[in-house]
Amino acid sequence: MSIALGCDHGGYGLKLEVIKYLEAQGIAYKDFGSNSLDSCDYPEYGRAAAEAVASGECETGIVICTTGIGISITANKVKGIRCALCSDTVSARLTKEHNDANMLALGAGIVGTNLALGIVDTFLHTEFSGEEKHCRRITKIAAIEDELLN
Ligand SMILES: O=C(CO)[C@H](O)[C@H](O)COP(=O)(O)O
Repeated sequence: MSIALGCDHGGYGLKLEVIKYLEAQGIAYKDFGSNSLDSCDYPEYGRAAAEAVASGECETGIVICTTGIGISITANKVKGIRCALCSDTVSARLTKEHNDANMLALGAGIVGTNLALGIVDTFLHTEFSGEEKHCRRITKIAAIEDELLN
């Protein structure tokens, strides 16, 4: 498993904690920046991480900004991306089981480090249920992308 990481200045500190967690778990990652606390624009980094997931270069992605909102909106603009903004572990589990989310967004100003790492751990260790109804709904999301976005 290889994880695409992306953040802005607001998510940089939490990204370092996520990297520590991934390294402790022996999980590979590719960091698409940003790499400092200097003010920057989250769409650049959210897009880079999302494109790595959409292309298959990385299996999944974790993106972080202050609220998690802007970078999740950005990631979800990339075709094939289902990026879930989670602030609790129940949502992290259910978005894998039901939505087969392929990216997780976190708000560094919303969740503390321990909760954020619990969300990451849950997200990475939960599988899609594969239930027919969930497959059908995900297929409908893809059909909307095909029909409306180009
Ligand atoms: O959460 C975010 C987007 O949803 C950004 O991290 C936030 O807007 C950055 O703001 P500022 O430039 O004032 O630090």
